[in-house]
Amino acid sequence: MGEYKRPVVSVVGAGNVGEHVANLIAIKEIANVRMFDLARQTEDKVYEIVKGKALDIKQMAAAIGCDVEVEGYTVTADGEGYEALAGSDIVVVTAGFPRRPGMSRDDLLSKNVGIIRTISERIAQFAPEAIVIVVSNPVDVLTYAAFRLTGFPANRVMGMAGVLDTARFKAFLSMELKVSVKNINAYVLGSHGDDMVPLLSVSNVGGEPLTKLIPEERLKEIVERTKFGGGEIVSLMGTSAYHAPGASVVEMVEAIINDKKEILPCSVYLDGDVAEFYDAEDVCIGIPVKLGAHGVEEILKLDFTPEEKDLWKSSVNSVKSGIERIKELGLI
Ligand SMILES: NC(=O)c1ccc[n+]([C@@H]2O[C@H](COP(=O)([O-])OP(=O)(O)OC[C@H]3O[C@@H](n4cnc5c(N)ncnc54)[C@H](O)[C@@H]3O)[C@@H](O)[C@H]2O)c1
Ligand SMILES: O=C(O)C[C@H](O)C(=O)O
Repeated sequence: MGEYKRPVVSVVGAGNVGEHVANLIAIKEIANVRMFDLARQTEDKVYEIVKGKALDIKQMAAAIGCDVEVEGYTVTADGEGYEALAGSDIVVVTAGFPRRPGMSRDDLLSKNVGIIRTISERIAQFAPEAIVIVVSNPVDVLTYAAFRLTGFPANRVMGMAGVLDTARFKAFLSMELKVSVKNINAYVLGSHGDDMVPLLSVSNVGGEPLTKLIPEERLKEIVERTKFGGGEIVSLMGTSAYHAPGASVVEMVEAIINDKKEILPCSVYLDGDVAEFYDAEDVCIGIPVKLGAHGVEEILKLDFTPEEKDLWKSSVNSVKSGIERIKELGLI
């Protein structure tokens, strides 16, 4: 019997989001999965939870007839145990603290940037050819940190947020209009925070502009609910969302592994003429990109309305101030 030659997706941080990513990849048979997380120490025992979760997902896959390998690896906070990243096609980073009610995503920055730093170093060491998808918050700033700390080219480092924010917008629009989400074309761009930019000028349902279908005041309410979609769930659950975030990551993973050339909004480093076009130098921020086997294969250049331009500018500035904070702290 030989080895299976399947793509490999590693998931670092097998908490709520990470385990949903692993689970969906297994159910869809997209790739073999390797999961990495810390051990949990109680008074009298050390639990290697990640190994248990990996076994459970492997057995779930067997129950529904899916062929996939799923392995769990216990790592330490100072970066031991990452050798099995070797050979990964994609590394998804979901390690770090989620917010609790009353917190903003930016409140997580100082705690999570140290975690991203260690993981980025290990990715560069053991999986130098991998494509990295950052999920941990604040995602745009941490994607920038991973981009700088891995030293990978910009096409191989991206953050997940726009797919999730757009899914939330589509969900609320379909609830409002009683129409299939498949008929809704919409984008939510910019930073993954209060300054995100729902792009109403190009959003439509079956070709009809949203602005014609929904009265202005009501559309504003839906946009506001989308912007605070993450916070709505945090206040209901006491921790942040994971089903929709997990599925949004897997949409990106699938586009890359299957070389789909799919256009999805992702947080990416804007360089050269694209940075100039969007007036956004030296940041990672959400913009529609073409995802394929090489990662980010193209960044679209969209024309914004003057109103969208203002929103975009605030979005860029809020990511920039996060980047300044970690630079001042000497963390990147
Ligand atoms: N970008 C997005 O749209 C989006 C969506 C949802 C969640 N998030 C973010 O993703 C992160 C994870 O969220 P969650 O709900 O899965 O949290 P969680 O607490 O359930 O899981 C986080 C996991 O990371 C692990 N971890 C912590 N430090 C680590 C380290 N040094 N090395 C390896 N593993 C480590 C923890 O043990 C835990 O299992 C949070 O920062 C959250 O804000 C982002
Ligand atoms: O809201 C959060 O803190 C998690 C995530 O960014 C989300 O939007 O669900």
